[in-house]
Amino acid sequence: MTATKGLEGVVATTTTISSIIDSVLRYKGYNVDELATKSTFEEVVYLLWHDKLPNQNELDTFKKELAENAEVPDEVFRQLKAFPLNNTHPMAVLRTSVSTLGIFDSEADEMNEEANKAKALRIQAKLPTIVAGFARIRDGKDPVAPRKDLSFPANFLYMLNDKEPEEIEVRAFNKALILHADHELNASTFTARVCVATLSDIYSGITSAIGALKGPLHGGANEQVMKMLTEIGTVDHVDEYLEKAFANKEKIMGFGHRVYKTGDPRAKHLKEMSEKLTKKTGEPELYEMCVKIEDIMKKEKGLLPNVDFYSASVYHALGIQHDLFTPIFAISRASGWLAHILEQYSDNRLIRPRADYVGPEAREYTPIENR
Ligand SMILES: CC(=O)SCCNC(=O)CCNC(=O)[C@H](O)C(C)(C)COP(=O)(O)OP(=O)(O)OC[C@H]1O[C@@H](n2cnc3c(N)ncnc32)[C@H](O)[C@@H]1OP(=O)(O)O
Ligand SMILES: O=C([O-])CC(=O)C(=O)O
Repeated sequence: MTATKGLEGVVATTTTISSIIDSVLRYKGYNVDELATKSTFEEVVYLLWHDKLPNQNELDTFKKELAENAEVPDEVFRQLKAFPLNNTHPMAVLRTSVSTLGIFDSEADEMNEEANKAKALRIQAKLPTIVAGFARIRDGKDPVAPRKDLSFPANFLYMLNDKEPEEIEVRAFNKALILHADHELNASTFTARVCVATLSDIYSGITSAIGALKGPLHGGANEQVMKMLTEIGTVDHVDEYLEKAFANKEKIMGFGHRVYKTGDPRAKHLKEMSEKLTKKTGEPELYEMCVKIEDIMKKEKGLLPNVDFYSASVYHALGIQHDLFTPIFAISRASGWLAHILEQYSDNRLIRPRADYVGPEAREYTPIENR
């Protein structure tokens, strides 16, 4: 038995949800480029969970169900008010709050398809309410209740700011959510599948996935990109920053990918949005810095931006606090996690690989008095 470090190239399951073939990302067969430009996030979630795009009636019903399930039990906000508010990362809050949601769902351990689909909808609907509510509570404000007349992306921005977002903001946020929704067997999705393959409940699966997404090598990279851009500050400082980082063998966040070696197809959409939105908010230099970093990374390291690189400046330009970037990723990717969890339950087998043992040879036990 020999191990493949990081399971690179290992095919661990079959899936019908998304594919990456020749650097083209497809959800259920639809090219993500087309979905990002023509679709809404709710349509994409419906697609991931139902195998087909909804017709108008189906979409209206689905949006209504999401809106009707967006409120969270009071206990969730009561619990998070007790956290050290200035010192707790919102991803830790989200991870804990999803676990709490499971405690207050009397069907959490009901293991049939209908119950699991209903729980998937409840989880997807509630995540934005938790993230926006926490962001407000830690700023000393009251959470804003979700509205039933707003779309899923608009409702999140509304709950965050207590103000109806502009159309251009909703369109950008909708596109960003679509682009992050699913990505084959990425680390957090694999985590979710491993968890529920023990026949553990759906809340445990999502809680585990949030934990995996939080790391800076995965979803946590978008917040780190913004930290880097803030530290660099101006276009003039890019060369100096990168030279130092290269000399220290530091990784540049938002670059490289385990699967894409010729470019991440989502990055071009986010780049275009970054240019437009930073111009609108009067921070075009942020975009110029990104372009310069991209050029140098390509020339010096042969590395290209992944989904996390330009999403950072997009979310910043939407006025979103930087530590909410990864929770927003989680809100979107939950749609993929939930699709994968339902797929795993539908044809389950325990996921239990082997390890190549490289520790000490077999040895005799020494009683404690002789050690
Ligand atoms: C949504 C997502 O999860 S997208 C990924 C988000 N993560 C990031 O942006 C973090 C930065 N990027 C990385 O750490 C990596 O590129 C990963 C984690 C995305 C992919 O990792 P792997 O496939 O395991 O590649 P690995 O880390 O082994 O890198 C291969 C080589 O490229 C280098 N490399 C990879 N990414 C970077 C980077 N961002 N900056 C500098 N060098 C890099 C590595 O140092 C390594 O060099 P070496 O062979 O000289 O040691
Ligand atoms: O697929 C991966 O390895 C990382 C990921 O989640 C993405 O790129 O969206």
